[in-house]
Amino acid sequence: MSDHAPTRRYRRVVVKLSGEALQGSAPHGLDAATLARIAADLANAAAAGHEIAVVVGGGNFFRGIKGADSGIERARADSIGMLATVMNGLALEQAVEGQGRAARCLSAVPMPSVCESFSRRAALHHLDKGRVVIAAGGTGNPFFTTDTGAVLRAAELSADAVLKATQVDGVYTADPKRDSSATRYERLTHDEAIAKNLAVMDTAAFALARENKIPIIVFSIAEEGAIAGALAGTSRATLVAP
Ligand SMILES: Nc1ncnc2c1ncn2[C@@H]1O[C@H](COP(=O)(O)OP(=O)(O)OP(=O)(O)O)[C@@H](O)[C@H]1O
Ligand SMILES: O=c1ccn([C@@H]2O[C@H](COP(=O)(O)O)[C@@H](O)[C@H]2O)c(=O)[nH]1
Repeated sequence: MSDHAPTRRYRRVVVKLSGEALQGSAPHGLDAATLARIAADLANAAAAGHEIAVVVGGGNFFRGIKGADSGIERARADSIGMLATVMNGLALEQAVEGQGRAARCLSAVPMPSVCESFSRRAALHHLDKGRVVIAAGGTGNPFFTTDTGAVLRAAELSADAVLKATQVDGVYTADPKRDSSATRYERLTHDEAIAKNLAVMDTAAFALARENKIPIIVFSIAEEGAIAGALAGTSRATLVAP
C-alpha cells in the first residue's frame, strides 16, 4: 500500500474529472467507450458505499483562455467553457445511468429546461439517496476553473477528499508531458504545491484546499478501476495534504 493510503475511509469525495479524459484517443469531444469505462468506475465506487460527487472539466470542447486568445472577450469565452462542462455533465449523467446507477447533473449555470440547478441542499439530498451527483458549470463564474470548482464543492459538501482524475499519475516536479526528466512526488503539502508553482492544478484551487484542509489525490484515470484504486490507496498517485 502506498504512502497515500487513507488512514480512514474516504466516505464522501469529489472526483474532479478532466474533460480531456473523456475524449479518449479522439482529437476532441466524447468517446463512448471511455465514457462508459469511467461511468462504470463511478457507479462501482457508489455501489461500494462511497458518496460520489463529480466535477467535470470542459477541455475536450473549449477552454476560455484559448477563446480569449482568439479574440472572444474573456468572460464570454469562459461562459462558453462552462457550457462545455455542462455538455460533459449531461453525457456523464447518461453514462452513469447506463451502468444502472442513478445520477443527477446539477448545473452552476441555471438552465432549468436541461437539468437541475446546483445547490448545496440538492446535492446533499441526492448523495444521501446514493445518486452520483455531477456538478457541472464549474463555479458558475468566469475567471475560474473546474479545479477550483471541485475544491469549492468539496468544501461546501464537507467531502473527505478531492480525487483529481487526470492524464498523469501524480504531481511531478514539472509537467511530465513536456519534461521527461520530471520526477513524481509521493506526497507534498498544499504550501509546497503553491510555492513550487506545480501547474497540475491552479493556485486558487490549491489555496482553497489549503484553507479548508482538504486532501487532494492526483491520479491517472487511464485504466479501468482507477477510482477504486485511488479510494483504496493502492494506485500510483500523489497525495497533497497538510
Ligand atoms: N507539475 C505537474 N505535475 C503533473 N502534471 C502537470 C504538472 N504541471 C502541469 N501538468 C499538467 O496538468 C495536467 C492536469 O490538468 P488536467 O488535464 O486535469 O486539465 P484540467 O484543465 O483540469 O481539465 P480539462 O482537461 O477539462 O481542461 C496534466 O495532464 C499535466 O500534463
Ligand atoms: O468556474 C469555472 C469553471 C470553468 N470555467 C470555464 O470553463 C472552461 C473549462 O473548464 P476547465 O477547468 O478548463 O476544464 C474553463 O477554461 C473556463 O473557460 C469558468 O469560466 N468558470
